Amino acid sequence: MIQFLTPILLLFLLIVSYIFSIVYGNRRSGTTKINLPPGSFGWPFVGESLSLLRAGWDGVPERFVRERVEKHGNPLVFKTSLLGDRMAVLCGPAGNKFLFGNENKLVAAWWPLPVRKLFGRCLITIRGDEAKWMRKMLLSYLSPDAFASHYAATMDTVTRRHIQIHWQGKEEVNVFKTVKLYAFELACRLFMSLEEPNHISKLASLFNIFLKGIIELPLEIPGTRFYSSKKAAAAIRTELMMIIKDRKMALEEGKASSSQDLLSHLLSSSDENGRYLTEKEIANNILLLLFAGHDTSTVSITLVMKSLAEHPDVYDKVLREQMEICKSKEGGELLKWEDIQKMRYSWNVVSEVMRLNPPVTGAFREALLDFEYAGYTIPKGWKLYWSAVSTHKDEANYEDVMRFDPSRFEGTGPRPFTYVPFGGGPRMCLGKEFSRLEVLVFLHNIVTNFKWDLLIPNEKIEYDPMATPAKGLPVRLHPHQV
Ligand code: HEM
Repeated sequence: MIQFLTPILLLFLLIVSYIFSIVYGNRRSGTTKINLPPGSFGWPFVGESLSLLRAGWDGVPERFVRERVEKHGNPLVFKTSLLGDRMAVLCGPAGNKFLFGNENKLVAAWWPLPVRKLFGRCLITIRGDEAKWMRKMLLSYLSPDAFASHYAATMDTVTRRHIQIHWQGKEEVNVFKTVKLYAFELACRLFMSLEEPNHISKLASLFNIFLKGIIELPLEIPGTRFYSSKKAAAAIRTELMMIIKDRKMALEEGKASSSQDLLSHLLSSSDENGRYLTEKEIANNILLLLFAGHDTSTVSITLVMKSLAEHPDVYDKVLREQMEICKSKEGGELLKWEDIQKMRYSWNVVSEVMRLNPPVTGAFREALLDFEYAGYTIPKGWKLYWSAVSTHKDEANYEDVMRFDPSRFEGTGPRPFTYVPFGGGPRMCLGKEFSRLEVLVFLHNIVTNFKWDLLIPNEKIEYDPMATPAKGLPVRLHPHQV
């Protein structure tokens, strides 16, 4: 998420924060001397943000943390200045454990300004009991208990149709672009029962404009990307509000079922005190889930396909596991939740892909009060950062760290807090199980239909902001002969 911010936005934020830090910082330094972590706030205005961005663009996002740990000689924590904020980076499993374990006590979730402005009131922009309540409402649809019974079959249906239209009969495919279409269509279908292709593609176009503003200067001036993004977000919300109103009426008239999708579920469910989400909260949260859900899964599937092409022995083992599942089913029978549980080796492969290239490289928190960490003081209001990518790529946590080896996930798997692609604690990714299902259903369908070669061997992976092959991973397809 850090890499979302362009240099212009950084400059803007840094100027604002510099002025703020002069006013606020002087007030604090006039009182007592604080024992801050080692590190550097970098250049006036830009801090160390450009080093962080450059590491991502160069495809080595872990470099930012590694270099500073070596330079400042402390493997646990260092201070820096990023995105216009003074920040402490808490490194490795100890830092992850501390941040995940202290949510709502010492720290709370925090996202940069453009994110907060664009998403409005929804799960990621609220904290404390309110956030707990909203998470519970959303999880009652997104937890495995809720979707195990019917999601697998619906996902399988959508995936088969997608493969038939976008992959079969093609010699070459751009994996990232094509899978992105798939993930968006799947989310529209499962969250809101949208199936009409024109409606979905209208929303997808608005969504692409919306996404560009998340990485821009939050200036509401016509012509800027942020302005266009805010307008696109408003247009998406208008669409969503219409869909919500229609559905509300259909539910009242008994023409829709309360369990048909996320939307019906949110409209029909209240908490134990009879409190419902408002229509606006439902629209904002669906916007969030469409955003959080489709790019992350797209990245995972794309990188899994890259790894399988690079490791034919691993591809063969995945294919064998998936063919066993095919053999256990009647011709044409759709996947069930129990089939997903049998995909153990395939999930180890996905996990190893996410270890080496976590789709989300890390996330932020904010200090709710002054507290001590590793012998240093973290002042109230400072931002904190935990890094999945530098934890995953540290020799201290994984032997022969760069070797692709799915067997790391056999048995009890990696040590606690050394594998954190979905974060942890009360703010852990809400869509973990959903994405597991989505990635495995896709993997089942793609390997049982095709083998593929990479058209650009060793294609560079750039983090901007998520791990993406520079050219989108073009591949040549080889359908299995039946
Ligand atoms: C491979 C796929 C995915 C990865 C790697 C991923 C990763 C993450 C990470 C690292 C966080 C931040 C956790 C933290 O701050 O501690 C997060 C939060 C979140 N994710 Fe995911 N995610 C994925 C898929 C999804 C999907 C499919 C959905 C929705 C269906 C989703 C919904 C969310 C939401 C709503 C949050 C915010 C949770 C909160 O603040 O309480 N994610 N995700």
